[in-house]
Amino acid sequence: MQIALLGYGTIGHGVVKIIESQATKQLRRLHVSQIWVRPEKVDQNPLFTADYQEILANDKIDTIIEVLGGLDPAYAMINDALEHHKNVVTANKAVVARHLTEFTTLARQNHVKFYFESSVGGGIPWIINLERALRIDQIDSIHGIFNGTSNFILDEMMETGAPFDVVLAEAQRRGYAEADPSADLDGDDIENKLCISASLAYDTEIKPNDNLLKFGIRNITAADVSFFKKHHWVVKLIGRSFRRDNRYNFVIEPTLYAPGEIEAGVHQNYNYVGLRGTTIGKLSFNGQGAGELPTAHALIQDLLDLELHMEHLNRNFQQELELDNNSKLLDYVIRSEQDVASLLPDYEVKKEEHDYWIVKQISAEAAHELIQQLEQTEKPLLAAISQQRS
Ligand SMILES: NC(=O)C1=CN([C@@H]2O[C@H](COP(=O)(O)OP(=O)(O)OC[C@H]3O[C@@H](n4cnc5c(N)ncnc54)[C@H](OP(=O)(O)O)[C@@H]3O)[C@@H](O)[C@H]2O)C=CC1
Ligand SMILES: N[C@@H](CC=O)C(=O)O
Repeated sequence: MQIALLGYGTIGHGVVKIIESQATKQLRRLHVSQIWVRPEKVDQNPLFTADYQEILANDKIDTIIEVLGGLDPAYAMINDALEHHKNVVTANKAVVARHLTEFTTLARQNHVKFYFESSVGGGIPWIINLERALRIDQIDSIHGIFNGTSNFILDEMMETGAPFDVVLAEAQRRGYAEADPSADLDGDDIENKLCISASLAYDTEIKPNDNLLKFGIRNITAADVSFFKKHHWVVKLIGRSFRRDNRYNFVIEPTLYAPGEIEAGVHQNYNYVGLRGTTIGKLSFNGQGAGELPTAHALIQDLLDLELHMEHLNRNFQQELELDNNSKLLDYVIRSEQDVASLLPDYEVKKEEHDYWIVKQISAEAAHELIQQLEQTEKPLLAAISQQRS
């Protein structure tokens, strides 16, 4: 298989390293023919080119790997590749989450494949197993730790007490973080991954949008971490969605676990992602959710599926579902300088030490609405308390 690579950053390097290692007979079937880079870098390597038309016109290249990140120029380049009858493999969840239906349709029309295993869960074989489960089951729930950078930050803060900025810089140095790490900190990266997963699971089109509830880790302070530790909680940034009939919920928020719960034991850049299916029940996966080689590994698995003509599941994304973040109730910890009890007169609210409040049995929608209100004057915190514990 002759491949062209778009982008030669962390993941691009990982792909080339693994392919060049020629470590297995399967890897020896893959050849990187050209790498698309910025014009000023073209002289650095004989494989480099800044001419995409040359790649598209090269009939020997049957597959394009897109690891540029972002929407522009990735969106247009993926479109062009599919229209030129080339398979596309990408790790770019931002572009997949927004254009999954379009790329899938275009690939089908042009008799090529569009694969994106590495876009969710880094090295974890998540998409392929989600698709395998869907060959038999209806999947009604997706849940997990979908972001390596935020897990690394929270884990280091909990384990070593290191300050947020120092740990973020280390995550960036290790190649876990996005080019703009806000996506990791504010939950946008998880939103992309949960949109992709839920769209596949429910055979519907869920794109990132303002109605999906999202609260990241930016406001978590060392004092919050001490408070959680005192209460024997471990904090994780969780993405979760479940479907009942034609309704689904979709929430991204810090969540508190007791030390014995599986999520609490997920350390460093690891992800833990799971589903619930009609016959398989609960099924989950644990592995490195970010980083050069694990992500490149997942991406190369897609290449080998292409090379070995292993078909992935075809979805039409035509189910019509309604978003409903009101039906499931959880207990939440809220940190605010304001009198939360008086702001939530219809709920049982208990004041803990300092500015911490426990709100009992509130929906994600109502909890996030309160946080948005509080955010106008302070940097509050919201964390759900895992149901297993409450
Ligand atoms: N890092 C990780 O752990 C994971 C990353 N991903 C995804 O993989 C993709 C790549 O990530 P990663 O390798 O970490 O990102 P990097 O920022 O390390 O690499 C991106 C590369 O693309 C190049 N690039 C971007 N825009 C252009 C452009 N307009 N023209 C030419 N070159 C361009 C960059 O060049 P330059 O440096 O000159 O801007 C850089 O070399 C992203 O979509 C990311 O979300 C998915 C899973 C895990
Ligand atoms: N920035 C992302 C990279 C992988 O998807 C993360 O930290 O999970």
